[in-house]
Amino acid sequence: MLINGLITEVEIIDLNHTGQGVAKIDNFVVFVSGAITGDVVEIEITETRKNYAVGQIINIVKPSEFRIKSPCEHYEQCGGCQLMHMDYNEQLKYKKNRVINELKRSNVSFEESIVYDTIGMEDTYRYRNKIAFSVIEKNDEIQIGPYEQGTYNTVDINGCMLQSKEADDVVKAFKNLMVKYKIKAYDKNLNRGIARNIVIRNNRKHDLMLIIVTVTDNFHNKGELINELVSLVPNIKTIVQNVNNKNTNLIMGRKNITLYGEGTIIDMIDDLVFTISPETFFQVNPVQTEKLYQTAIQYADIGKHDICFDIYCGIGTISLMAAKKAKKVYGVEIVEQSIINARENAKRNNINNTEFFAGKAEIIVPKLYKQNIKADIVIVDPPRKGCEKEVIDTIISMSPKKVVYVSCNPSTLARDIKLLESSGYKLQKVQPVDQFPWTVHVETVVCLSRKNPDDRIEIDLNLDELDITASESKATYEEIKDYVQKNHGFKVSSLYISQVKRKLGLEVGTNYNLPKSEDARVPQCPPEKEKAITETLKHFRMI
Ligand SMILES: C[S@@+](CC[C@H](N)C(=O)[O-])C[C@H]1O[C@@H](n2cnc3c(N)ncnc32)[C@H](O)[C@@H]1O
Repeated sequence: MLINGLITEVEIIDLNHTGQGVAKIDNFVVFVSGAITGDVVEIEITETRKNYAVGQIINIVKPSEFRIKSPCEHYEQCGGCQLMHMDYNEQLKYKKNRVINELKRSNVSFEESIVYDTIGMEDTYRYRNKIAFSVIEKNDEIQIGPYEQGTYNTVDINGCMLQSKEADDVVKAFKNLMVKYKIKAYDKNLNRGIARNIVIRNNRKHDLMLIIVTVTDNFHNKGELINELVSLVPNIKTIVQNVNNKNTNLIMGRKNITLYGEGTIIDMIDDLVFTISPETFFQVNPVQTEKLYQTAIQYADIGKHDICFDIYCGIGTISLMAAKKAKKVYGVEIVEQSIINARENAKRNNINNTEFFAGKAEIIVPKLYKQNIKADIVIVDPPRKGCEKEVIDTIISMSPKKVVYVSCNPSTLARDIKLLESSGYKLQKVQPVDQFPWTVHVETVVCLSRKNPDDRIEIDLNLDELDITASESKATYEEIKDYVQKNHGFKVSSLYISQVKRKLGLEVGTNYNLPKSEDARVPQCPPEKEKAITETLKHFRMI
């Protein structure tokens, strides 16, 4: 057993999914932040648990051949990037291996040769078209930036190498004008102040949308602030004030007030034009998005008689690309504004074989199926938690010839592929795409085909046990359970997770794990497990 304070030398043999180096001391796993495969490092053990320990680097004895010097002055502190000390080609290999490992962990049957090399970027900086920063006041100074690694402290940055130069300009100008016009940053503890966050979006033409998230509707010098911002950064085409007066970790509230311009910006993917609103999802790396979507459309292999479903369709990006080839495309999405944009986008692009539905996919898709609307080809692009079981079950019942799955989380992707595989689908191709250079994140497109066209499996849908976890949630129940098991050495149930989430004010389905009868006795999460779950939710930045 290792003890805290022990100083020892280790060789890093692997990199885990959060980007920590993995070493072994007498077969006991040690995680080392800031180390990469091939490094030999002197470490101090700072934390010991039942199944693993954590070590902190004291000295790099022999650097890995893939170690590079990070070009970002904020890298050590900032939580945005995790791999800026690693050669880019190695990152691409790491991402491919992550996908392979997750497929293996879920027992999916596949040959490694069907997993292609990660599609990388040529120009790996300034690729993001959206950033969200917190605004705080510290020692009488306004600070704006991302969160520090593993905490909710703000890193006051001069610029971010992943965002556009114009976005850097907006951050500087906004900070100076907050000082000039005495606009206070919101202090959560004292419940005082105005500005909470800023969100900046840009399109490929470098037009900017600035979203200022405030606690109240009104604040002094609003007009002066807007006029000066626009003259200092002429690329700003629209400014929206978003009001969020809730005690929540979600950045944006529900109310938007357009202060300047149209309240939307326009961007293009391929030859299609899209309207983007403050709250709508749009992939953050436009260069790679084209490659991602082109792969998805190529895998779908849509014919002119095919009915297509685009589930989790956002503003209809994939739907419109599919509609150019299909007989008809049905898009389903939970954010109502996105569906309004999707319908407008179809019109704007003269596409008239699409139909969009606003609502939860787990409700809408089974409903469509009950109305005898079935897909020949299904494309899904869910959030990190993957597809709800009702969606997978309905896809299986519909029995489309192909399912194309676009995913930002290899772990839930592998889980859902296994479900499809168990019901008659075969994994054909897997293409990782690097949407997020310098971070551990990876996007993947996979193609599954129905093994036997005559296989149809009827499944009863159970809709009353839905866990309608917020779409912004970053980890699934399975991921939370896995993390607790690995890091705390015990199991926790979905019931306990939902109790803790509810206690912390996170959204869980209204009927998820509630007792069926009023006087039912429900076991309560013990304090030790509550602590572990809370720590895990923090790890996944859900609180
Ligand atoms: C990864 S994004 C993909 C969007 C779109 N395909 C694109 O590439 O722009 C996932 C989308 O799923 C939506 N979403 C989350 N939970 C949902 C649910 N339960 N039902 C339907 N849509 C959901 C989100 O609002 C988001 O637009």
